[in-house]
Amino acid sequence: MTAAAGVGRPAVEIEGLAFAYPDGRQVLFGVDLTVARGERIAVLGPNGAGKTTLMLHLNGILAAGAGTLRIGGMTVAKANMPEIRRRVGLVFQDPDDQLFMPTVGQDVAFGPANLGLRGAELSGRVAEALRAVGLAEYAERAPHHLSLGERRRAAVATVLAMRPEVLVLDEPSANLDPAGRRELAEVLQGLDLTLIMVTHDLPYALQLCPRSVILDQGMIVADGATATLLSDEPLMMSHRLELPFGFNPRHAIAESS
Ligand SMILES: Nc1ncnc2c1ncn2[C@@H]1O[C@H](COP(=O)(O)OP(=O)(O)OP(=O)(O)O)[C@@H](O)[C@H]1O
Repeated sequence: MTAAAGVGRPAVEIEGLAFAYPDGRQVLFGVDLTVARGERIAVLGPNGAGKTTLMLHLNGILAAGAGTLRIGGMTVAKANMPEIRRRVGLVFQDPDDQLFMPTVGQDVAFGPANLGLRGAELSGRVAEALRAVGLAEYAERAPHHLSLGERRRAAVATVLAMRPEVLVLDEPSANLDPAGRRELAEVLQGLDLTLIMVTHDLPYALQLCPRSVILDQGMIVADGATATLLSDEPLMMSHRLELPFGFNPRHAIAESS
């Protein structure tokens, strides 16, 4: 399928995805999930549910044992991998997995330079991505001199520089202090793309994602409005999901609107 033929298709279509690791451990058992363009969705679930494993399929780092994945109508398959990797930007929990050059600017330039961009086009791409994450002045800084919050935003910039259609974040708020958490939320809220976020931070899911799914034991067991899912105590308890003490999702929604 050509890129043009994918116009109007959902951002992500997953059908019957099953996967076992090489040691034989079956982790995903027939996952179906459709994400519309521009949608923001949180993937919730207990430790070991298969959330990261599912995310790693979206840009072909892991290959499905059974089932299909399509990004903007394009099948995630070896033949399409360069375009799939451009369309789907993955931000790992540990920013140091994505920052390995002497300066932040070189890290952000790495992906687009691999696409063949040079000169003003490349520096424009880097400046645009750094601006989007609030790090416009950081191009010459060494990544290891940045705070965790700044490094995580720099990691987001390395992905945004590829102008992806789908941004996938694994535990974006993990270990951030309240200010870093808020600054990252502001960045993510300002982005005009499809966003899929794996998180144990339920208030963050509520703040950023109108829709959530719960993945447990390799299956999607609930799919709906984040506020509705988080307010369903029996559902939450049965999947080891706990809200912070005193946090009321209905009140949080009312206060933010
Ligand atoms: N490379 C691997 N080889 C074998 N098993 C693996 C591998 N990576 C993960 N697993 C197993 O797959 C299962 C799902 O792991 P995964 O990291 O996808 O879960 P998760 O929902 O993201 O968990 P968490 O919330 O703890 O990050 C776990 O039981 C894990 O031990």
